[in-house]
Amino acid sequence: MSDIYVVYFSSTGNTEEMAKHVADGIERKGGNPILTEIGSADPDHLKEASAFALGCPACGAEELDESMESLIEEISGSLEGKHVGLFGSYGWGGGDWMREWEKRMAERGAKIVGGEGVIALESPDGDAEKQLKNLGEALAELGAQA
Ligand SMILES: Cc1cc2nc3c(=O)[nH]c(=O)nc-3n(C[C@H](O)[C@H](O)[C@H](O)COP(=O)(O)O)c2cc1C
Repeated sequence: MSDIYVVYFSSTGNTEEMAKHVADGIERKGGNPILTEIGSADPDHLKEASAFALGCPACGAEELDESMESLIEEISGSLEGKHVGLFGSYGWGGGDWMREWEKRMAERGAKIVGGEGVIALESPDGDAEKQLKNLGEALAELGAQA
């Protein structure tokens, strides 16, 4: 059973809820989700993994939280060829922070699972929940192939 890390930052719980749906999807395909709040994440685990997910809401002005920025900086040299799922909640923008995040990860060689990050307006609705579970399933399958 492959361990799949789901590392997230969430200040009011919406992205955390999203992370739990990703974890459900991983379990559905027989993977072992390791749901980790970013403060407890070990970058070395991500450097060694072939597939993992990162979650962060839109913060600042269409920005990632500093904690996610630091984590990305730490692992940026090891993203080539990795399957990375991205997700996060937002409040009023059109998802610009996610489009920028996808671009930056792809520039470092990461393959964005599903082609783009999953976003949810505040708390994830049924549609977002489905997309997040699908993301988890895809990660479990990709992680098992490694
Ligand atoms: C300080 C701050 C800055 C924010 N900046 C943005 C933003 O630039 N664009 C946006 O769409 N939402 C923004 N939001 C809204 C959050 O992304 C939204 O409430 C989200 O659901 C929070 O997710 P969380 O519960 O996982 O922390 C901001 C919220 C706060 C508190």
